[in-house]
Amino acid sequence: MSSNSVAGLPLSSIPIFQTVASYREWRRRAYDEKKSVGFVATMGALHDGHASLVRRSLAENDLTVVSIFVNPAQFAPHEDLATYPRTLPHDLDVLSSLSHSVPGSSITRSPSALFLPTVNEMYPSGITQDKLAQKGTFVEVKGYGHQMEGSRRPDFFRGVATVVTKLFNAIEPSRTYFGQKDIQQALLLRRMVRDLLLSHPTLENLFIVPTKRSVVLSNLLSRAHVFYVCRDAKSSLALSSRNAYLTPSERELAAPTLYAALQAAKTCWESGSSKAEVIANAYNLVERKAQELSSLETRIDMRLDYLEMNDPETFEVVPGEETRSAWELEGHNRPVILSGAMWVGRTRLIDNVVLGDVARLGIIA
Ligand SMILES: Nc1ncnc2c1ncn2[C@@H]1O[C@H](COP(=O)(O)OP(=O)(O)OP(=O)(O)O)[C@@H](O)[C@H]1O
Ligand SMILES: CC(C)(CO)[C@@H](O)C(=O)[O-]
Ligand code: BAL
Repeated sequence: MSSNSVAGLPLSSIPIFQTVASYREWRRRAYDEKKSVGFVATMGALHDGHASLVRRSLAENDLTVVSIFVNPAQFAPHEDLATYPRTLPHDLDVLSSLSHSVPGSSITRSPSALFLPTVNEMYPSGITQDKLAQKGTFVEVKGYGHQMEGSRRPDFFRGVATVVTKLFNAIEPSRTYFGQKDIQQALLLRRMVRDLLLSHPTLENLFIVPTKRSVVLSNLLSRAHVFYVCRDAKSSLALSSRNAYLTPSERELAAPTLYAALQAAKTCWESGSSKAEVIANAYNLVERKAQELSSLETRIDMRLDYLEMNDPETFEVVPGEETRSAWELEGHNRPVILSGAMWVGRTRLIDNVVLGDVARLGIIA
């Protein structure tokens, strides 16, 4: 493929489209050639989690489009829009390193196009982070945006639903891939696709891909903590663009605590504890670790933002007295989601585990 030389952008072997109009010409040819188009929406600063979505798309579609757009509408005025990592040359390297050999053929697929719109292109009516001053069209999935992440980021899902609707309208994907790390986002977008009767993608063509993690080898928990929270807890950190904000010691000593707390909570739930006990134990684990870290010479500040158990269908909080066996006896034919967010210094990390059969949420490795 010839190199792309768009003014002001790094040279790239992958075609880059900055306008919807130029992308649509490319999309029209894909329609003419009856080629399926897989789509992965990102905010850039690509890592192996993003790569896992792209690999899945390469395996399942003739063509794969990735978007990079840091969406102002999903950041609150006090959040990190200005400092969000923007690493286009690195992102192009990551994308050009990805390929998929189609079994039984000589075809090798690699990402086909990068959609890299400007803010004006995505928000023709303009966009400000001050919600009261915003003008134009916004998409809200009412009743599903105020729990879990929405309890801490009240306008976040309005911003996500709005930009993803625009991206779906522009890209017209045959299939699309979102990460389980942002589980509420993926489930909410499924609901949006259904409610808005979208055809690109259809509901069954929005896929949720398991979270990629890096294993951290530090000895996270002392024995006493492990006993308190029911069992050993594996330490591992979900890959995330925002991990770039962490210092090496925050990354090694503090950040894996969130997943360890989720894993410990999972064990409590599976061994019959009530939801209230499960959550209290998880908070306790984080609190003890936080005390340990705050007494280090190079003090690390760490605290849970929230950790909660929710119904994946209604998103409502699971009642405190609920247990796993009661949940099943009540005839819920679905798992529960245990999700949380944790501050490590100035960095906010999120993660989740599904308690029960993940396949029932359509999450397949
Ligand atoms: N570790 C991961 N494994 C699999 N998918 C992931 C992972 N991290 C992010 N994704 C998915 O990649 C897509 C783009 O996410 P995004 O660009 O916001 O990256 P991010 O790492 O989640 O960034 P942030 O640090 O801002 O949360 C989303 O569908 C998201 O769920
Ligand atoms: C889906 C998304 C690209 C919308 O900006 C973003 O929320 C993300 O990267 O998860
Ligand atoms: N992956 C979530 C993007 C955000 O936090 O804005």
